[in-house]
Amino acid sequence: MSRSIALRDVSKRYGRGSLAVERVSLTVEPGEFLVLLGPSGCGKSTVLRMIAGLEEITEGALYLDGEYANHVPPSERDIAMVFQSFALYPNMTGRANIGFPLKLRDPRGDHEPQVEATARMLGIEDLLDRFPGQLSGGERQRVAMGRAISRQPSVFLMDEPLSSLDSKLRTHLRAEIARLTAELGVTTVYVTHDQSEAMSLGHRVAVMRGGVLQQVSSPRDTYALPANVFVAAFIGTPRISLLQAVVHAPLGAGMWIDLGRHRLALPQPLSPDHQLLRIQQGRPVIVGLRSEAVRIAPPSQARPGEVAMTGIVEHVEYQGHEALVHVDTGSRPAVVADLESARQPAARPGRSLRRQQSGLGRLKARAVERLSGSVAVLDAPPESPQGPDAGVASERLGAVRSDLVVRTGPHVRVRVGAQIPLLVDLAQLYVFDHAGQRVSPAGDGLAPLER
Ligand SMILES: Nc1ncnc2c1ncn2[C@@H]1O[C@H](COP(=O)(O)OP(=O)(O)OP(=O)(O)O)[C@@H](O)[C@H]1O
Repeated sequence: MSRSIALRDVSKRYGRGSLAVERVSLTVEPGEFLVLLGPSGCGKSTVLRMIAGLEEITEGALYLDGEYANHVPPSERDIAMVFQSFALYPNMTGRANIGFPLKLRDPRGDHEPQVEATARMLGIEDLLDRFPGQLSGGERQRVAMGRAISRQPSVFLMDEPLSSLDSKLRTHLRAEIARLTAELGVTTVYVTHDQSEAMSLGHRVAVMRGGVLQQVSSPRDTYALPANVFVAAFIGTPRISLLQAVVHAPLGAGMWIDLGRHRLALPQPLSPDHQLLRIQQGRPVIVGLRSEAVRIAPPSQARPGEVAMTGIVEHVEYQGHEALVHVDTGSRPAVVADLESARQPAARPGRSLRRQQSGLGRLKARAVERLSGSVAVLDAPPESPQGPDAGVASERLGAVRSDLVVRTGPHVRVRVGAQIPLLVDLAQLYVFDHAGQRVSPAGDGLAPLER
């Protein structure tokens, strides 16, 4: 049996601190695999712990199978949790560890068949008589999973269960988790800060930032139709290039997007998505270009809908099957707060960026944050920063000068420092308003995908 989980305007405040989770509303259908994704500190684990009953809900309501459950004790929720640290009893064999929850429930029963069946499902029959100290990390995590599923809970909550494993094992166990949960049909909520894990596992992905839910959608829609710049930048490798721009749409003179050094003239007649940009006329916007939206080719090879620009090659990343060319097109990158903490788990969200900004920049950021509600878009630090924050900012600028990443085949040869011709596919252009919300594409153009 699997069950539905519903959160209605759920908030959590620890002590007198600020809200760790703010008015989250979310429904997980029976048998669904939902991934909570976001940078470190965004409140994912807190949401999970509130569902488990390990953390009190400050405001709002939790429903399990439609029943109000805020005050149901954890032991009566029929929920199993798997954590990042494999909490196995060190003095018990794998067999005893897996059988432990069964024994708790029914001390006199014969649980051997259930333990064996669980072990078979996980392919760990040969590990049953070993102690945790005699197991590798991946094997320990499998046994921990066995312990969670042996008593056949109706809900699985997994908190970064694979994050301490090496990447090969992670990919392998990821596939096993997908197979296992599908087989068991158990409602699963899975927490991770790894977007590729989220995209490959989830039926739906719920992206969080600073305690606030940003978007809940299928992995495909999360990538193709991000609700705002934060989601756009958090999902996808390499990260989407975000550039500050201005839309120009003078009467009777077409429409173009001014990127500073380059102009992207939008093809006439305007597509329905590009028509949406008219309202942004004269306003600062953010243009998003994923690495597959741009190719290295001269203007003479432009296909309909492609416009030419140029850039200086800053850096080339060879990945074996492809290469990522980092280019400086002379545009101004837009910086999105809170993203970096995904890569520096110890940092408080947004802190590193805020530290990089001084005086006017900080005031501007705050103003934008107020305007934007949940999404703040900040200017990149100035070219020659002054004052106490200068070191941090210039270090960062030194590290990343490119404003665009282009995906190419592995055999394309480009020289660092060379100027290269680029073609931008305007059908793959994202435009976000000054507050970071997506304006174009509108979002109803995705062809259905058979699953
Ligand atoms: N017991 C606690 N007391 C006070 N503050 C807490 C407590 N637990 C979490 N927090 C704070 O609540 C916020 C959300 O934390 P939470 O652990 O839910 O985030 P997370 O997204 O799961 O992060 P991570 O991926 O690093 O585990 C953070 O700012 C954190 O410092």
